[in-house]
Amino acid sequence: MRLSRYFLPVLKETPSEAQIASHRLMLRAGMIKQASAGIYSWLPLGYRVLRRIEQIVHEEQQKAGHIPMLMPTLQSADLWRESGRYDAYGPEMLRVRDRQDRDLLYGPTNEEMITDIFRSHVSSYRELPMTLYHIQWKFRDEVRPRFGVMRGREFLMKDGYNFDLTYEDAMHAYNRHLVSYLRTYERMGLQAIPMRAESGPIGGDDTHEFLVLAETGESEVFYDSEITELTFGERKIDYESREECQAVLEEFTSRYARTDDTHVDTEFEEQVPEERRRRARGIEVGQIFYFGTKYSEPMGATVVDDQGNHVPVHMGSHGIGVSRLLGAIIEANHDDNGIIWPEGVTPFHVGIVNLKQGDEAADLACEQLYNAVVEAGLEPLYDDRSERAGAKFATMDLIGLPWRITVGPRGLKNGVVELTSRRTGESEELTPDQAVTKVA
Ligand SMILES: Nc1ncnc2c1ncn2[C@@H]1O[C@H](COS(=O)(=O)NC(=O)[C@@H](N)CS)[C@@H](O)[C@H]1O
Repeated sequence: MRLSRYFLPVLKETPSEAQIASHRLMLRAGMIKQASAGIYSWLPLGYRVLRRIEQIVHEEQQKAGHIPMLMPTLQSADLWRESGRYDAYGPEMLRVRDRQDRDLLYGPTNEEMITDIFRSHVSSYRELPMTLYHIQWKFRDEVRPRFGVMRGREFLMKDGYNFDLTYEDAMHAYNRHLVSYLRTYERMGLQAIPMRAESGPIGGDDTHEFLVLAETGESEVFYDSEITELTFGERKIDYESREECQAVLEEFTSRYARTDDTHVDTEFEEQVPEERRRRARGIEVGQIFYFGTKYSEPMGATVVDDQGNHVPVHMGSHGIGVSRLLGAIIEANHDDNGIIWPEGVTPFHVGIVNLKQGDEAADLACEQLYNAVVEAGLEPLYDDRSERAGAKFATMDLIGLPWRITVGPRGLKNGVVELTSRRTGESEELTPDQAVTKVA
């Protein structure tokens, strides 16, 4: 992409309403624009990252055997009356009425809707196990939306729902989601720690939240410092194997790690040696739930089992805060000059800066570099504007691409360009080919 033909409305000054780094930087880097409280337009650079995050979520969910689909944002109130949540959900629910005077709502989550789809089409235990998921916009009329996309009112969520014959099968689904979440967050350069949490309005008992440690996190957490040494890494997993998935759950929940609503001081003291006790703040980037027949019972989602009995299915729901993740990733990856994107989610892989737009040798070298980067399967952002070097460097640092290749007449005379790493700030002089090889 050439910057002279892109839409990147970076801001010079820091917006006063932004209180945390990720909110400030997303506004300054021209990634989002607030449409109204807690509701954002996703400008091109922000949208690009959002799609990369969605892509990783899709890939890891499908590796776990979960099936993608898409449900609408608007839902009938009748479904929520069946489960009893229409009134119980409270003021966070945005209710609307259509021209036929029918009660609708902008979905904050989709347990009722997915259960209705299931009960309309599935009737035999032979069709189980089944996990369906979608990535769809949600609306929760938060009383205090803040911190930009971190606590929005309209936000993008991956929500998945498993349907199983028994509790044991449902816990296997629970564990498949835990594994897929560990992989997902690591691919985004995040460490998201599974912690015991309260289930809240979704319901059920067993639940884990995934939290990224950050001073600006809204959740207070208590954990054994050893848990921060665990990583999933590149290990292979057979998602069909209950034992393998259970073993990962046990490994990653073997240390004390709880949010404030499940934390118990005496248990913390008994289980964790004083030097390893940590109290911190975290950003909740996902949550997995098992809630049995909470929805299948009242809504009649049953299957015929091998004895011919109609039994309600065991369910769980599992969410990832897709749009919140942009904020979480920036909170964990920025410095005073701007964002530092992990390679897995960066909007463009390489920034190309021409120090002398209009200089024949420099322009030609940039064009050749641009094509070589594309041929290497990467996506460049070429700053071909007639701006002075300092402004171009500041823009590249602000938007946080992992690599910058700087091209100038002097360097070219010696056959070299300058390659700079955004994360380390280190630069080295290389031939154009060496620079492309290094970033590929
Ligand atoms: N107001 C919000 N703004 C941005 N992200 C949010 C907001 N509320 C929740 N999320 C994200 O959405 C994830 C899932 O939300 S949840 O309430 O925990 N779970 C559910 O809604 C279940 N239906 C899971 S399918 C959260 O972990 C969080 O990362």
